[in-house]
Formats: sequence, C-alpha cells, structure tokens
Amino acid sequence: MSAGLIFRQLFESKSSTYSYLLACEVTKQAVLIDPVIETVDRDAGIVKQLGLVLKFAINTHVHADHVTGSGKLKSLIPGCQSVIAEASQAKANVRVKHGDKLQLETRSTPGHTDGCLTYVLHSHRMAFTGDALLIRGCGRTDFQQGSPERLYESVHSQIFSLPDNYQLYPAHDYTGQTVTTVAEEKKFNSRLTKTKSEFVDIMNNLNLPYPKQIDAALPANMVCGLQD
Ligand SMILES: N[C@@H](CCC(=O)N[C@@H](CSS)C(=O)NCC(=O)O)C(=O)O
Ligand SMILES: [Fe+2]
Repeated sequence: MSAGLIFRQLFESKSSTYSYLLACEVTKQAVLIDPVIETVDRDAGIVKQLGLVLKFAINTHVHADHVTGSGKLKSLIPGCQSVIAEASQAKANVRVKHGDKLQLETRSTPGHTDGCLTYVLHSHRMAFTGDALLIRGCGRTDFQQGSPERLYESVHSQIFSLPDNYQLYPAHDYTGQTVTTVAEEKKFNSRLTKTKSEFVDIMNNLNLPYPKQIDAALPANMVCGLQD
C-alpha cells in the first residue's frame, strides 16, 4: 500500500466508532479497520462503488461497545477475511501478533484489552490506534483484562515513539474530533502526559458506566462478529 492511497474515515453514530477504509489506487486491494455491524451495508457499498477488492476486515481489539462488522462483511464480500490479535483469544480467519506485516505494521498495545493492536502505515505516516489512544484521552482499563500500567507502557513505547508528524486515528471519538498527531498527543493528552502513577490514579477513578451493548458485543466479537 505504498502507491497512492484511497482513504476513507467512516463513522457509526450509535457507538461513536470510526472505521477506516484503506486501499491501493493501483491494485485496488483494500482493508477495512474496525467495521461496525450497523454500517456494514454502507461500507460494502463504498467498496463496490470504488471498485475495490476487500481482502481483510481488521479488528483492533475485541470491542465491548458494539458488534464488529467483520462477520457480516465476510458473507457480503466473498474472499474477505477477518483479522484480530492472537492475544485476544478470539476466533478469526487470520490472527496476528506484534511485528506481523499484513499490509500494515502490527504493534501490540495492550492495556485497554490484552489483544489491542495498533496498525501503522509507514508509507503514509498514519497509525490506527483502536482504543489504546483516543484523541486527548485513552481507552478505559476497568474490564477485559484492562491494566493502566500496561496501557501507559504501550502508548509510550509503541505510539509516542513514532515520529512526531505521524497522524493518529482512534477507534472512537465522543467530542467530534477526527484525527490527531503524535506531537499533539505528547503535548496535550490529558492523561498520558502525566507520570505513570498519576495516570494509574486517573484511570482507577474514571467511574464510567459500562457500555450499553457490552453483553451482546463481547460474545459476538469473540468470534469476530455475527456470521449470518
Ligand atoms: N457510552 C458508551 C461507551 C463509552 C466507553 O466506555 N468507551 C470506551 C471505548 S469503547 S470499549 C472507552 O474506553 N472510553 C474511555 C473514555 O475515557 O471515555 C456506550 O455505552 O457505548
Ligand atoms: Fe474497546
């Protein structure tokens, strides 16, 4: 995916989730990061209109707040394969780990969940951080093997170590923002600019309500989405 890039940031409003369509202008080969079941028909329509060949429906982690669209995409687009981290223990056609290169570099960024991955497209200075890093924030650490210590280490070692001008695209935003950069987050992130012990304290006192769809989402996402 080093030639011209086709790039679409797509939004699902019920869970405030971003999905990302990336494709090579020349080969038309495409991947869709973090599809959501509610918006799969829209996304499959865009893939068709643009004449793309969707190879992979890639999950950054086992989402707790929505059902992934990867299962439904596989039935709509023959040949499309689901992808998730080996460490997530979820089922998928392809299970990836730190260092793998599935058109994008895979970086292990646990802490929100054990199996959180950040996908880096070096040729276009972009990284897709899932819930490890949100714009000016980060994923919660109070369920799904969450650990504030691990999340802090992950973001500092795997995301803040990228060049300052890399653009960062999260899996969610609840304030209407769409993109940030490594430099901005190193300067302005209200949680991750703190010391590790201050960060742990913040994360242990968020007191957020559980996501509304968690009971349906977790079992479905352990098998990469509803299959029919
Ligand atoms: N209200 C939403 C869920 C909001 C939420 O918990 N978001 C997660 C990411 S989805 S697992 C999170 O980590 N938030 C961090 C934060 O600081 O908000 C719903 O009911 O779906
Ligand atoms: Fe999440």
